Amino acid sequence: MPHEDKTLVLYDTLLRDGTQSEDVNFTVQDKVRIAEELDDFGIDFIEGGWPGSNPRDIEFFNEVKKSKVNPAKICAFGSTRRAKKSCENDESIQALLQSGAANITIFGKTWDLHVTEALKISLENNLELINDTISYLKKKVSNVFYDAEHFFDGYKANPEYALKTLKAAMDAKADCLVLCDTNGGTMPDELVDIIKKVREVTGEYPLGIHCHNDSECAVANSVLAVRNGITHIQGTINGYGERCGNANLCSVIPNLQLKYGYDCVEDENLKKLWSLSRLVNELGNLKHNIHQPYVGRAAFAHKGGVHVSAILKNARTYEHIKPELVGNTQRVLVSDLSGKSNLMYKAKDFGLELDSNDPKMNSLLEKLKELENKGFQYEGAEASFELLVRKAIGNFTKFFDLLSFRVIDEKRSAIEPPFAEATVMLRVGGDIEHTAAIGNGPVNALDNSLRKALEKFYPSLKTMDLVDYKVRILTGKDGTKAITRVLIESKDETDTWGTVGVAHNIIDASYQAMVDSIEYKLFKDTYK
Ligand SMILES: CC(=O)SCCNC(=O)CCNC(=O)[C@H](O)C(C)(C)COP(=O)(O)OP(=O)(O)OC[C@H]1O[C@@H](n2cnc3c(N)ncnc32)[C@H](O)[C@@H]1OP(=O)(O)O
Ligand SMILES: CC(=O)C(=O)O
Repeated sequence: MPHEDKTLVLYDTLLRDGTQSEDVNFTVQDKVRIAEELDDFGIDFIEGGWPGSNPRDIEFFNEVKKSKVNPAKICAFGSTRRAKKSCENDESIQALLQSGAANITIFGKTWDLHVTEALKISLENNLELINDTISYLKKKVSNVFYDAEHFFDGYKANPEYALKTLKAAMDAKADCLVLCDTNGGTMPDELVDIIKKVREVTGEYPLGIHCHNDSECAVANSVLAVRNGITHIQGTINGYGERCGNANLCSVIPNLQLKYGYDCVEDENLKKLWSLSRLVNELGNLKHNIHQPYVGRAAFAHKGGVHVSAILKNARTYEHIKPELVGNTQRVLVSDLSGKSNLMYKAKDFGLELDSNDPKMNSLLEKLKELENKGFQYEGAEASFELLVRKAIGNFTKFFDLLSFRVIDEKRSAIEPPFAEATVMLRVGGDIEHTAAIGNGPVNALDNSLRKALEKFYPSLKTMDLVDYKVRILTGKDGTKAITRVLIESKDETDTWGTVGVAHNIIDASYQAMVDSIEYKLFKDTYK
């Protein structure tokens, strides 16, 4: 350590190993779109699937040829030939060639246990499978990478045999020997020791790394492998992969580039990491992990008052990198752990300069902590927070006053769906408005009724939609008497904003969030 060649080959296996994750599934169109984005980001090799496995993977290789992917190279994945077949009559090997991919990755067995127990063949026979398969494919395509499955476990069990399997691949002129921590159980110090032993045998031969995350060491192991001279790194965006996943390239890449100065991707491209991570989740219909290092929504979010006070003076005090380098942004949260610094930071975001000595600040902070204690949470409901601040400092003029509402939810017979109707009475200036509306449920009826009452005074409300509605039970042990928090996301042609309501009664909690949403819309249309 350290190795000084700082040019690396990035190999993403999201479209193959990533789809072996329990919850990950992509359509062919998704896969092509992701391949284009990986290419645009600067990934060198994109493993698209196992053509011998299923029609979707075959279709991907056909479709990707028509896509914009360039200069990244598409790679097809498969195993060494079956023991009882030759490469010419092994369907899986032929499917690799029929995919038209100019690059092929072949995995083969390293661990004697797998050879004798899983393949049920002799150790010698396995060496022939490796050598034959790679030699055969080398004559047909540009690159053949060799994934030495279970390399580290195999080495620990029988180092001499594990090295013989690599030798078989070297003799066949594989373009890179990729050491795989397939079961993900290798500890960082073991990994380094084994790589050093391998180097004694392989000399300058190109080596790669493919780590799984079963001991939460995949990122550390991949980075250490590079620090020990490995130049080809396999992993996946967001770390998706079989079982606990693969090395997460969203961490491996910035670690290597920003901490150690390796050339992974252009600096401008690194700023696309955040959106690439999101796109993969969006297409896979996967939940964003807010705590994901570098690209998570919380990765640069500051909650503790002490932290916020310090980052306002110098962001480095609590940030290991500038969030913009990976396309993320600094955020400040407000909660019962806040001090005045949190409030001032947030207020500044809304164009409000607060004075920390203003007596209203103390009462605002107290009010905020009291509301948080009741179950209000402003993370995701920043419009409600802005209204709270503006109201507390006297920077808000009311647009309407609610006088009353009533909601009826009636099921007239067992076979009919329930019928929901809401009436609201409110005052706008000197006018009293009393309106009724129906909806597909009580919350929808109330929403319709509120808007119907207000639209005649404020026509811009017609451009606003409720796009998300989430209910959270805060005191689960109280059953149906529990406190309910409702989060609403609304949008119009230009903005999206979140609001919150908390009450024992779900309709009241929804009502509070809806009113905040409408007030915020009216406020921003009038003053922003
Ligand atoms: C470490 C990894 O992640 S490797 C990638 C794992 N990914 C996948 O398995 C997903 C795609 N796989 C598939 O679609 C299927 O398993 C297929 C099409 C490849 C094979 O399907 P089947 O022929 O029905 O076999 P099945 O899945 O039951 O078992 C795997 C077979 O591959 C053989 N095999 C496994 N690894 C190797 C290898 N490196 N070289 C040669 N044969 C191998 C096994 O011995 C077994 O053969 P057997 O049926 O004669 O016992
Ligand atoms: C090749 C592969 O996916 C592994 O060994 O984990």
